[in-house]
Amino acid sequence: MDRPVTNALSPLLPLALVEVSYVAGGRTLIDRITVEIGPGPRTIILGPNGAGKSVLMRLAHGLLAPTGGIVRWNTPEAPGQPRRQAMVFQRPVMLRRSAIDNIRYALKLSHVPREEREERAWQALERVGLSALADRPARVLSGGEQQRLALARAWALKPEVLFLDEPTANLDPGACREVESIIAAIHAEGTKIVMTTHNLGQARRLADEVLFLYEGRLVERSAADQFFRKPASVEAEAFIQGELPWH
Ligand SMILES: Nc1ncnc2c1ncn2[C@@H]1O[C@H](COP(=O)(O)OP(=O)(O)OP(=O)(O)O)[C@@H](O)[C@H]1O
Repeated sequence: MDRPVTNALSPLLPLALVEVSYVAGGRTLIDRITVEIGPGPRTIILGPNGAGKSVLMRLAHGLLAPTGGIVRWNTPEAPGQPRRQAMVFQRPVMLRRSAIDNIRYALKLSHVPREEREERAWQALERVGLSALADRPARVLSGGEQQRLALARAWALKPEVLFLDEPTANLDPGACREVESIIAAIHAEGTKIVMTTHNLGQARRLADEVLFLYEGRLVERSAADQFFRKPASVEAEAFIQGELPWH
């Protein structure tokens, strides 16, 4: 079985956020969040629209720099080393190339040796059921196919941690289920999943633990069964009851 590329002596996780804030346009979008994210359980960042889920994930992945506090990985990414963290977005960003070339290119950028790239690219495409579309321009694929391709591209990198920002937000229920089963398979291979959603059904299906975000604050962190059975905060309780806007 393929294992994520992890140096056993210096794993990337845990990731620690210490008093992390993000202020933009005079608004505090993330408000002094302290949390440690370790390997293992699927962590779902849940909360209503505008709670700050995407901003928090971008801060964790390093796409945004916090305006306050610290984001600290157990081992920082080293230049020239294969990437051990990857991110998939709500709307996949595809290069103007074929499906398989999109994966090949990501492997090249991540310094995967040339002789390994072909096998890894084809294997990833196969796993998401897109082998037959390998030579089709990525940008003409359907929304669901593009998202599966984005997952294949991330999967091929064998990341230690995969961030997913509302990966099914624009998909119909069938495509949504396909993406969820791919995420489950990536997790089963040992990659840590950190995913945002505002979809309660999806959180119930995928979460092992929930970070509940509300107005930029981390209001609650609970095991998923506990969260859905008996949330600790009034905000989470209202969200679960459907009293907060979330669609
Ligand atoms: N760079 C920015 N500058 C100013 N405001 C921003 C910036 N990025 C995000 N915001 C605002 O911050 C708030 C949180 O945005 P974010 O995208 O993190 O929410 P979210 O919880 O992911 O919501 P959704 O479920 O709708 O995706 C929103 O009100 C958004 O408009």
